[in-house]
Amino acid sequence: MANPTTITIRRPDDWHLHLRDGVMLAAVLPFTASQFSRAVIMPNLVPPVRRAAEACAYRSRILAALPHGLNFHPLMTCYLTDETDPDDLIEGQRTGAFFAAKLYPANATTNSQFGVTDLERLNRVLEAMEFAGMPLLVHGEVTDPAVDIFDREAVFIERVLGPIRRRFPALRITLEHVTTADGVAFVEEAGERTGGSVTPHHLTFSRNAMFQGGLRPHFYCLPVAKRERHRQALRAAVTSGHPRFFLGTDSAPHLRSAKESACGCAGLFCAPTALAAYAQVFAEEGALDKFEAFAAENGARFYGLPLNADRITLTAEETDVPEDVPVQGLGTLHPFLGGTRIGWRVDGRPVPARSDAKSG
Ligand SMILES: NC(=O)N[C@@H](CC(=O)O)C(=O)O
Ligand SMILES: [Zn+2]
Ligand SMILES: [Zn+2]
Repeated sequence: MANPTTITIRRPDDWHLHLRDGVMLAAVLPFTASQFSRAVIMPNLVPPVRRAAEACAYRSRILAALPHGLNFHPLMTCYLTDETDPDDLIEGQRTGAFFAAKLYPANATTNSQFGVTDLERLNRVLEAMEFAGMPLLVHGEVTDPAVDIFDREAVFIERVLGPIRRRFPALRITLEHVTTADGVAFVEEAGERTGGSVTPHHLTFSRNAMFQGGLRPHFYCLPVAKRERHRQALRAAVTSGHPRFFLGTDSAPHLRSAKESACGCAGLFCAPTALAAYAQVFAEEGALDKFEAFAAENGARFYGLPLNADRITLTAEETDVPEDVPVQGLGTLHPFLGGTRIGWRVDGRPVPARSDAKSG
């Protein structure tokens, strides 16, 4: 049967998103808020979001930057460090300041220098989270310089995540931005309390894209894209209908100037095109019937949250993606697939101008 040209699904949620702060937040938020209902907001600001009060203040800044009339719900996270106080953390979850806690191994990725240096020191925190039913979100890479960068996810699973999984069997754990067949197998085999989010970019290109005719910083993110067989494993996992894989864009904006540099930042700004790119993957795999579950149901069910009631429509139609998105006074962002045509158009909610919102 031919793929339908229009699909209408429940409004999706983004289970892994970087919004940053200040003018960058204002520039990127409308792209997510016009398409998604909820998003899990990453805490890797500088300085990071570590205390419940900081999460509440950051959430207020997000809501203040939200174009008037867009109904969008940020779910805040706590950046775990060697010093995280289990009582503040659990109290933050109880009061709704925190949705989940995020584990960055120290120096594994952008702004992870405050991350956890010794997992043994986290035992009390993980024990408290397990007891309270607070999810643990994981950037799954070892930082051991002796480990090849393309093996860091697989080695993390073996050395760190597997042991955490066994030690805290009731803890809800999400392996975020899964990039390998090893990650897919781990999520599949680790049981009901283990989920995995997958980005649009890791489904769309392999590591070759970073070196296509020259060095291409706009394809560089962490965990770094892997070889083609891993991309195929990710595509098979998300289009299989497996209930514990769900959408997490990992949209991670960095200014063009910071990416096009002798030491370019890791992260792709994919919020504008993520949903269209995911739809493209499901269409290519002949699995559009599995798209709604991946985008709008599996994550909510995994975290025990209600499903969104309203809907969004996507149409199979060639759509130009702009090269640049301006960030006032700072420069521009190059969105994922910017300057190309994508096969899907998303009818997001209209974004009113902020000035209109204020005067009206
Ligand atoms: N994915 C990335 O390459 N970068 C993210 C951090 C992260 O999610 O690891 C960022 O904050 O820029
Ligand atoms: Zn990460
Ligand atoms: Zn991220």
